[in-house]
Amino acid sequence: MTLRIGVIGTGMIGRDHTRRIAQVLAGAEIVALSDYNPAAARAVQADLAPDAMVYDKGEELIAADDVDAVLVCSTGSTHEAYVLAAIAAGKPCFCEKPLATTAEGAKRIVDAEVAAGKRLVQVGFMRRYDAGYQMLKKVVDSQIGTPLMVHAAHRNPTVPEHYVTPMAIHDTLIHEIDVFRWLLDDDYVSAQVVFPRKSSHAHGKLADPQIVLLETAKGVRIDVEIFVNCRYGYDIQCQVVGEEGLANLPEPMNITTRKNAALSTPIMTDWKDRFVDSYDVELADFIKAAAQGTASGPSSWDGYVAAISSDACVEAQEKTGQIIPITLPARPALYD
Ligand SMILES: NC(=O)C1=CN([C@@H]2O[C@H](COP(=O)(O)OP(=O)(O)OC[C@H]3O[C@@H](n4cnc5c(N)ncnc54)[C@H](O)[C@@H]3O)[C@@H](O)[C@H]2O)C=CC1
Ligand SMILES: O=C1[C@@H](O)[C@H](O)[C@@H](O)[C@H](O)[C@H]1O
Repeated sequence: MTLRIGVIGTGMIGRDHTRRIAQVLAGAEIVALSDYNPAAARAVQADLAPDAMVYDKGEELIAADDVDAVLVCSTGSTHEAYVLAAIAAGKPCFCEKPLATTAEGAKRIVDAEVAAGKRLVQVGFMRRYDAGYQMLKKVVDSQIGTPLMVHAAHRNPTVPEHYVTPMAIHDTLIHEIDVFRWLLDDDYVSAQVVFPRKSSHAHGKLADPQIVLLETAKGVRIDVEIFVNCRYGYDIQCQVVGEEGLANLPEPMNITTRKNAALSTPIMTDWKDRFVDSYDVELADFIKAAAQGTASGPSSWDGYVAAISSDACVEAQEKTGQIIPITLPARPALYD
């Protein structure tokens, strides 16, 4: 069976996911596209999916008889309504992060999925599918003893003018928030944010860099530097310190040169290149589960917990230096 997929939101990542389904992955085809800006959908149709139908409204795409599964890749604030519509239609849905822009919105999705009685949603937390993080998890689970601390960094070379201080959490740190829960099999109990000296490259409405301190239920302390004007590259660092040793996230594979009395390895500059393989693997996982009428991988519950934890981090930004508690509700059995 070839899974017939409709994509809502054909901007940067919607276009890229359409390309991987149309040109890279097996088992699925793009049959429908929709974007708030119809020209964006038509451009993707022309470039990547000439047989796809273009819909003016995402809701019409979700309801279409020939759409088996949906990819929600539109602006974050629009995700909740589309995911709820996909659940109501009983169609598997891959939703880019964030699942919803509020914890209440994410909870509505969890409640709807629980009422539907089966997993239908996968959230686009692609780092869980990254080969480096997968290797790191194996080592953390088996070789370095009980994890005690994590030191991490999420650095982007630069960000646009509309990227303001809370986006460092909702847009950027959210990847660490999810991947460390998975890596440590743990949840957060508190967050604190402190601001070092501001970079002269950060614009007026952005405090950059930031340091987020998270504490987990098992007592692990995590520090994450978020520095989105670091200039030199896109750099994701993670070191887990355990009782018996420590483990580092591997650097992405790249050519090392020895030239002019220098030893050098290029550093990537774009997150799309850094995680290109993990996007492929996460969507392959979606296609496999959706073909069975369900979903696997990062769940609505993970998206909900990420939203609760993000909200606490934003509050911690606003109350710099204060420790903000994070309390999670009981997890429904659907997500065990
Ligand atoms: N997993 C990851 O690493 C990444 C995830 N993302 C997430 O993907 C989502 C999209 O991001 P980008 O592609 O970078 O943004 P973008 O701005 O390039 O594209 C968003 C598209 O959504 C469309 N849109 C806006 N409102 C809509 C509506 N109501 N219905 C249908 N379409 C609508 C816009 O016209 C635009 O074409 C965001 O939630 C973002 O956080 C983005 C980049 C990386
Ligand atoms: O999701 C992403 C972007 O939206 C975000 O702006 C970047 O900071 C992240 O590194 C990237 O993975």
